[in-house]
Amino acid sequence: MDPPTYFIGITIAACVYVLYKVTESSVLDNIPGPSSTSFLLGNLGELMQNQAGLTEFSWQETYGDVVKFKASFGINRFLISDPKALQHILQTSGYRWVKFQERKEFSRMTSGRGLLWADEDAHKRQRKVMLPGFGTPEAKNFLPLFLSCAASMSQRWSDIISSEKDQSHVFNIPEWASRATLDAIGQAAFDYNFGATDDHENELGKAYQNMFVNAFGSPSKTSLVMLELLQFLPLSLMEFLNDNNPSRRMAGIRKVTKVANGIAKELVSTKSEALLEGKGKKDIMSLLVKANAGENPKGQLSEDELISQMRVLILAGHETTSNTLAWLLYELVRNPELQRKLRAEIRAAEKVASLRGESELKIQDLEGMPLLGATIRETLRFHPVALHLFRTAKEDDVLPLSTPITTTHGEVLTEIPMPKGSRVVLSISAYNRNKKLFGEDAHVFNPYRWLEAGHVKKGNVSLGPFANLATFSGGNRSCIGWRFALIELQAFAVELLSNFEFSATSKTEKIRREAALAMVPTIEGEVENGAQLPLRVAFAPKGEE
Ligand code: HEM
Repeated sequence: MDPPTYFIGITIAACVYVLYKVTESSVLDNIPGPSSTSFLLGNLGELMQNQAGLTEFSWQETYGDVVKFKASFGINRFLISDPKALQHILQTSGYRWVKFQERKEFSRMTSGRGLLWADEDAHKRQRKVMLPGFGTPEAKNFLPLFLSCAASMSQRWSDIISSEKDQSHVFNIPEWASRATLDAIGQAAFDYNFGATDDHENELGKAYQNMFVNAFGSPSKTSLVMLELLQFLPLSLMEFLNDNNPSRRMAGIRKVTKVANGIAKELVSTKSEALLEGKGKKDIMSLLVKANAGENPKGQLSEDELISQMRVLILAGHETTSNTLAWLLYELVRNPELQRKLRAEIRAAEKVASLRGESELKIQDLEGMPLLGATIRETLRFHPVALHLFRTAKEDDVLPLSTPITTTHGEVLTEIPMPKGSRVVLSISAYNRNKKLFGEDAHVFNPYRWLEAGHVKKGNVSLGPFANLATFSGGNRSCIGWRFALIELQAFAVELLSNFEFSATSKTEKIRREAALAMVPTIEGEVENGAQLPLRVAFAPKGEE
């Protein structure tokens, strides 16, 4: 078929599909939700262009935990935050709900055909080889490394602050946190020092800087419609178009890919050689290369897949943690009393360690800090950096519900029939604000909820791997780095709060929760400047109790 015939064929097929979907009537049409104001965009503008979470919180309040809304061309889509329905899609159904094809493309472009991209058998095979690097003992072993990465950043800050007249300085937190967590992932995952904290011209640090905001922040109406159109294209054509798309956003992603691929290739070959010489190390990539070598040939990852896993780890394990840390510090400048209490808790733990004759905190010290643990949980609940998961039903299915819904025709549904091809948006942020689980004050940042008996309910569903939150997803595609993230967050929080006091700047009230694949802080009216959270940092008062 020549290209014009091919395109005409696709257009006709897309029109027939849209017509079929729009005229098809079912009980799904009667699920409550907002009305659409645009045929081309449906409600996608409200959902994807607003500040992160705002639209879905208001829909959740008005319509409940399953909301019908319109995607482009009048097609129904569902926003789901009901615990049982989420558990069914993420855990019970196995691989029967798959990622949207056009969204999977984001993963291929940013990290290749690795774990975030792979499906079913390929995903199972890749995950099996990855898992040995991510157990509890492996994560705990990284504490000294994380403390030392945090200490490098705090040394740089101390030097800068000491040279200031008023002994304080305004730092753009996401920029520094992103570099420090890149160094942490580099050393923990690959035993490789990217040197991004010390060198702000570092190639990889610069390439990843602001990739999320530049490539995925504030999508225009046109790009939302284009993204919706992509679902009608055959995969090969979609990949071709993305690989050759001349837009600034896509060119930026290709630049990151080039730099990261070069470094990843070199690392995979160094690790493989070290393993052959019997000099394998304990970093995650060495464990991965070792686990791969021990697999039967059918289960093994190819060199390309190994390279992709490295990019997956940088992508999934770097900006997620750094932005969570930025949101934590943001909350602490808004709650100075909480900041003070946390510092007192850290000081008490440091005293205990020093009575033991140790200058550095151990895992048991971190485990003995209830307020720090609660504050990190609350930050993960309140500011989940991954906001949405997008899934399509591969076959007809029935979604069970925790809370029955009443249709616009007055029918009460305790489960919802979902035909093959149904597309749903799983709302991590709305689930994390569920009042039945987290209390009537779910929309308030309140770490103490985790310390008060009965404030957080267990519910009838166990969803994510941590604290029954959806933040790390759940089931067979849940985050494999969550233990790693928790220890890294604790290490950075302890080091930074022990040494510094954080306070607001004139920009703090203008901070936006920018939905850019990962939720990053930006400043109202300055979104084009990328991730920004300027906070004033001074030395922490000594001897505070
Ligand atoms: C606060 C920090 C983090 C958050 C909120 C987070 C959240 C998530 C979420 C929601 C997913 C599911 C994505 C999807 O299905 O499309 C995921 C997957 C993943 N995460 Fe994390 N993550 C964090 C830190 C990390 C770290 C530190 C690592 C690695 C060191 C990591 C590695 C991964 C990998 C490899 C996957 C893909 C798992 C799979 O598809 O089987 N993450 N993460």
